[in-house]
Amino acid sequence: MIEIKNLTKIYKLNKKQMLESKTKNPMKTAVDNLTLDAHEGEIYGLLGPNGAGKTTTLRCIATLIKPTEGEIYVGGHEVQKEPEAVRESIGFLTSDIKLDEQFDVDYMFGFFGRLHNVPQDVLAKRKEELFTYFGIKDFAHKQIKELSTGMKQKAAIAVSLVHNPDIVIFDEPTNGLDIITARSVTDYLRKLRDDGKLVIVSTHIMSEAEKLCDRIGVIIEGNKVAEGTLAELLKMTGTDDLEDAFFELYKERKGEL
Ligand SMILES: Nc1ncnc2c1ncn2[C@@H]1O[C@H](COP(=O)(O)OP(=O)(O)OP(=O)(O)O)[C@@H](O)[C@H]1O
Repeated sequence: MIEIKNLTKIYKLNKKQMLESKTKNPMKTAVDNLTLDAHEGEIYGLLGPNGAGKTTTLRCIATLIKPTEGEIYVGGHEVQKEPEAVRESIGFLTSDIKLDEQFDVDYMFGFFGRLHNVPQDVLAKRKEELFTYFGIKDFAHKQIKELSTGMKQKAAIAVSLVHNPDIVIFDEPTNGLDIITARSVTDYLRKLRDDGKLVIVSTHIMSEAEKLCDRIGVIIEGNKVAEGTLAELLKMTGTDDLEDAFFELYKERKGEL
């Protein structure tokens, strides 16, 4: 359902970025020849430390930025050749989605529904389902700016999934959320998986990857250094939990910590 073939993304740094990164090289390779497949009915996790290239990979899949090299197929559509078809089949979520502060959730949901050409009767059903699941009805008519972080995140999820996409891409799904909101989000991702959708998430939180993901790709410095189910990763590293497995892979790649 998602097929990434030899994805490389190189950013050209401006002077300020070069100064900040303490480098004289203006070319920054964020993703380096990455290949992976993810399928319907699974939650695939990109696990890696800060700066590993997770967000860059997800943004390339979502057609938000262009790969430097390589090909990405989403439901058979190549991201650079058929970006509209790709955008129609995905919902892209991050923890910092900004909905327009002056509108209310109800209006935003309808607005994005119309943008995706969702018929009125289908839209009404989607609204009922998503607003009920995330407890949005209580604050559906409040302006976004009046909402708490958790409420905003729930609203953003509902709005981003208005068109019932087959593929849900979520960058750091529980970032900034309290434990209760985080659980309702991860439970919803499991439900989507159980409904046969592909969910692809990025995280640096070991426990989240361990509990949530059916398969995990470990990304370090833009490279996929290992991939498998939790059991497979533990077996290949001879460890008992994902944190230890991650450090084994990290040491293998970078030498001692
Ligand atoms: N727009 C950009 N311009 C220049 N460099 C960038 C840009 N976006 C990301 N980078 C760099 O590319 C590398 C990978 O960043 P990316 O955000 O993809 O990593 P990540 O694994 O998602 O990290 P995090 O968990 O911190 O979000 C980092 O070194 C980052 O500084």
